[in-house]
Amino acid sequence: MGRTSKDKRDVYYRLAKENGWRARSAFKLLQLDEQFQLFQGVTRAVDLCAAPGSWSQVLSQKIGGQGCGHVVVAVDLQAMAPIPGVVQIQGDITQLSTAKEIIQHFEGCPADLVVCDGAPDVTGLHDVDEYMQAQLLLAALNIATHVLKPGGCFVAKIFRGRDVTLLYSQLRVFFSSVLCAKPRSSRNSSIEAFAVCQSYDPPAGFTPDLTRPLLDHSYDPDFNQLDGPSRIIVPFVTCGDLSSYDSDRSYPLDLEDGSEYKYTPPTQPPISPSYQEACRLKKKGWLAKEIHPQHHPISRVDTLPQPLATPESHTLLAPEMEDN
Ligand SMILES: C[S@@+](CC[C@H](N)C(=O)[O-])C[C@H]1O[C@@H](n2cnc3c(N)ncnc32)[C@H](O)[C@@H]1O
Repeated sequence: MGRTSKDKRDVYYRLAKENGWRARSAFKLLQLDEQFQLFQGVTRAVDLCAAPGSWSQVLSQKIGGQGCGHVVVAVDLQAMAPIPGVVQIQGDITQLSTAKEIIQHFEGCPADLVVCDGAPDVTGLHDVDEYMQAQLLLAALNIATHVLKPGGCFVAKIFRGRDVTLLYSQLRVFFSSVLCAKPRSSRNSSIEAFAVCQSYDPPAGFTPDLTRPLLDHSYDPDFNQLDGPSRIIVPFVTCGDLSSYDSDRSYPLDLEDGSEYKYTPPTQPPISPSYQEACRLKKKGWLAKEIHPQHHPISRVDTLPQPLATPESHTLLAPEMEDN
């Protein structure tokens, strides 16, 4: 029995079950931490859009949410089963009352880290979904500006859609470093990534105000065409490949006859192969058909160049990648 890309029970699903995480998303935060050392020196954190709670579990374990002076505040629209050492608030992060309740916990003693894995209910209309996601991120950012200490860190799910540049530029107003990261446990098929914003450093004279939306650029459909300082291009990083929980990539599959088969997914091809690298990948079976030296160097295996428009041109195909 093969494994289809629709099968949600991938290696991270199984590992999450084995390790007692409430959701496979736990690995996204763990892999982001591995790359960016998010938890270093952190004792006070906010987990926005936290249900069912795997990120809160990670925070509680990694930063000792139960220790003296250590605080983890988790917020979601939905109720969550309790987690030791985690204060829970049930509410909508876009609502003033919820934001105020969160802020109360950090008055006089700000947070080191704010994370937000929030996702609105997807409508299937991409523009609407991206807009809703952006609004959630901005609500989270607004709360972060009230609770974060200078130098603090903000990590939020972001949809890499058409107007993502607008969000990056807004985040750069408040943070010295903004990167876009895609943990390996985030499905390849998903548009999601995570904005990792480090060194909170609001503009001089900035006063946080919950009643004002933070996005003060006018909504210009040509925003992505902007030049100069208005156009922010943030580095894109993948993470999680070297993690120990990642190294044994095999997992059991149930066969129709009731027996079990240990399946090891093929490793992903490296990024940025040149023509020679493409030849090597071809030998390994990663490229399905012939390759041609006249092709431009390949920048990413999953965004291969178009074939040449000549009769002898060859098509480069990436094999179906593992959806994990
Ligand atoms: C992908 S889940 C988060 C998973 C979580 N990080 C974990 O590891 O268990 C997204 C969550 O966002 C929450 N959410 C969406 N919009 C929200 C809002 N406006 N306020 C609070 N939570 C929201 C949903 O209720 C949902 O539980």
